[in-house]
Amino acid sequence: MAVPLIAARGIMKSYGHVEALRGADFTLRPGEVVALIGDNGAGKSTLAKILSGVERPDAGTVEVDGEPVAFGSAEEARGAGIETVYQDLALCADLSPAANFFLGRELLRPGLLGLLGVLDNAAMRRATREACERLGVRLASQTVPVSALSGGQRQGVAVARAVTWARRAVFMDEPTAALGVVQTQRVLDLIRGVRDSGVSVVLISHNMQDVMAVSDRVEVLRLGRRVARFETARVSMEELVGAMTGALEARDSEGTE
Ligand SMILES: Nc1ncnc2c1ncn2[C@@H]1O[C@H](COP(=O)(O)OP(=O)(O)OP(=O)(O)O)[C@@H](O)[C@H]1O
Repeated sequence: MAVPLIAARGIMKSYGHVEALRGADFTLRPGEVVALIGDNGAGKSTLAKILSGVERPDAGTVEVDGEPVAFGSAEEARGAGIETVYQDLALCADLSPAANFFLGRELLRPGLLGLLGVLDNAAMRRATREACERLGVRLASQTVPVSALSGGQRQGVAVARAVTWARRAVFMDEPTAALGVVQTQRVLDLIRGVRDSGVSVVLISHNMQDVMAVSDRVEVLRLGRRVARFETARVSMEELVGAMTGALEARDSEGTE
């Protein structure tokens, strides 16, 4: 079998007395959409944060392309081509959509005397507008701060930013939570498009319809551990819910690793 893009084993993470992850495993292969599901508090966001460099595990190993990694920051994970859309979006409220989109990657154009160093605001605004419009998100003004946008527009900016920059994998934590029906469909189409371009997607979602519609595989977390893995084409929504709640015996479509 091909070397996984990301393989996490035995991940532990506590916050004070709360054991968020208690030996969690996770696998992501090149070019697939994996839904990471589980009840509230199962540890999904914590695992995504660890795999995208935002948090550090207390114990366990993470490999990318079969090589051990220990991301010290989200920037390091981005350097490895891994982007994230966080549940709390992590946009800078005071900055414009374009400034958020290009944060840390600003486009420059030649300034006076041909020196490089002037922000190319027009190009950044154009690129941001185009990326958002591909998602069906229209921004009336490119100069207002992100705090003035609607929840759906903010989500659109965050999703567009992540998929634009991701080279290997993109983690999406509830990317459709603030979206209406039409925008949700566009995000699901976008996820398929990202996968078809060869970039893997991890979709964290409580919406089982979205999970069934767009994922290739499902990994289920419960109480900080992976308790089941399924191929989406071979599982029912009832089985997924059973695995999340513990009503169903632990099941692993791939056996133990
Ligand atoms: N920064 C933190 N400080 C303290 N406890 C935390 C922190 N982050 C997460 N936790 C706790 O860790 C556990 C797992 O949380 P996590 O957000 O990873 O779960 P989740 O599966 O993403 O849940 P949800 O579906 O509700 O978003 C929860 O009990 C949560 O309260």
